[in-house]
Amino acid sequence: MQPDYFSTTSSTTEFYNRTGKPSASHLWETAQLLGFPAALWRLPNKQDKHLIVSFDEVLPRVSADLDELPAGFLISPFDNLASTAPTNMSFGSTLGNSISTESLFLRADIQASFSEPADKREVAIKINAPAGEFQQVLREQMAIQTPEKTAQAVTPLSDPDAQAAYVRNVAHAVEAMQRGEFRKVVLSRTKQVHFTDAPDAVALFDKLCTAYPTAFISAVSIPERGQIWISATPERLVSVDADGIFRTASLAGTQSAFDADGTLKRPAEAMWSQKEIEEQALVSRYIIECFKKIRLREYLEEGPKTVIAGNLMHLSTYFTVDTQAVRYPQLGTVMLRLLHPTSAVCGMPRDVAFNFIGRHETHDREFYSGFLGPVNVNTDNEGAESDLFVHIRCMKLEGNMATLYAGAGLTEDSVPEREWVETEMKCQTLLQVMMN
Ligand SMILES: C=C(O[C@@H]1C=C(C(=O)O)C=C[C@H]1O)C(=O)O
Repeated sequence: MQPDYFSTTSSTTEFYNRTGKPSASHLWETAQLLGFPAALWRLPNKQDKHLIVSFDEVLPRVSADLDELPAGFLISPFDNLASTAPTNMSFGSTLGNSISTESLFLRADIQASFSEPADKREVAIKINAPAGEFQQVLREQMAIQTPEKTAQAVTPLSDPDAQAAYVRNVAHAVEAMQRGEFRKVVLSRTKQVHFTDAPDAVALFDKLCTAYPTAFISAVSIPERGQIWISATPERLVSVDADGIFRTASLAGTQSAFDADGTLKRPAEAMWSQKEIEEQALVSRYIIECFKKIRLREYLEEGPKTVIAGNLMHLSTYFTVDTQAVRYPQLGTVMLRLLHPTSAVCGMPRDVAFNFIGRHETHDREFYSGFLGPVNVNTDNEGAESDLFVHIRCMKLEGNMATLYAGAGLTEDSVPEREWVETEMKCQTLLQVMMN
């Protein structure tokens, strides 16, 4: 069968005849060996896993335009404004109506889908560019017996000053909010983890898929930066499905999903403080303000509801728009530009919070709290869809080291030590799975 996009240079059958049925690991490892970027993902509440390999060793920087981009995988940094922005600003530039051109795009030169369960796995592959070299290396990879991996030690590195520095930053933010400078800001921190050997990204991805069925799970390899980003995010930013249904959600407020005795709480029984209810309402208000800017009134709003996100619970409100009924086919792209960065990862008002983050955080967020996901990808032959998620509960792998990122939404009522504990819990989402 011919893929319905791009020119096809080789069919799936031809590919199999030459290589056999590869696994996700075979394709991923081949991409790694050749220095090709790759993205692996699994959508929330879905079984199938998907992989894209791009033959662009240096990825194109694009504008996140869902109406223009071909099939592929987009990954955008938190600060995604064009680097032509004035250079005398300490942290990017002011946010506004400027068009971002800093998202990295992995074109779907090879696209594979792996249906689950693993013992009855079907593999579907589309090849959209000349893949001779890739197939050659893939064949070699498939002929190699991969040795059993020995269990390896995963050690979080202690940073004795980290807590005090974070608490101090939060206290500054709270003072600024009490002075009325802004209403909400999300301050983040990092945590370093050391592995005895470079970890197996595909094995970790598989473990996360099993542990967190409702999350968007991804692993993205960016060879030009020597990085692999892995995440299990609960937060949808923008989706547009094959029927033109647009979806976004506001997510905020955090508590452990477990009681003190370790039993899983029932979402319906979760108690939320005034501070958390207001914090999440600010994110919903922010989304509604974006709809107002484009004079869109026909949206469906459901929530807030308590949702489970791995070891945590959050409050979430869901927004849906039928873009065909409202005759707004570009809504996904327009909302993406208006929404990012939402007050779930930045703050309110957005520009003031963004600049506060730039002045107070000592690390570069890079792709943490940006967004990522498949764009215009047809995974189940029902038509192309785009699913972009906020890049949280994520880590950056560089050789034997991982950097975990976590942030907490602050308001004038925040207690600095509690916000530190919240970031620790957020780091546990990935750490727990890595250490088991
Ligand atoms: C910023 C993060 O998470 C966001 C902040 C939340 C909060 O402040 O309660 C909750 C969910 C996310 O929207 C993160 O996980 O790093």
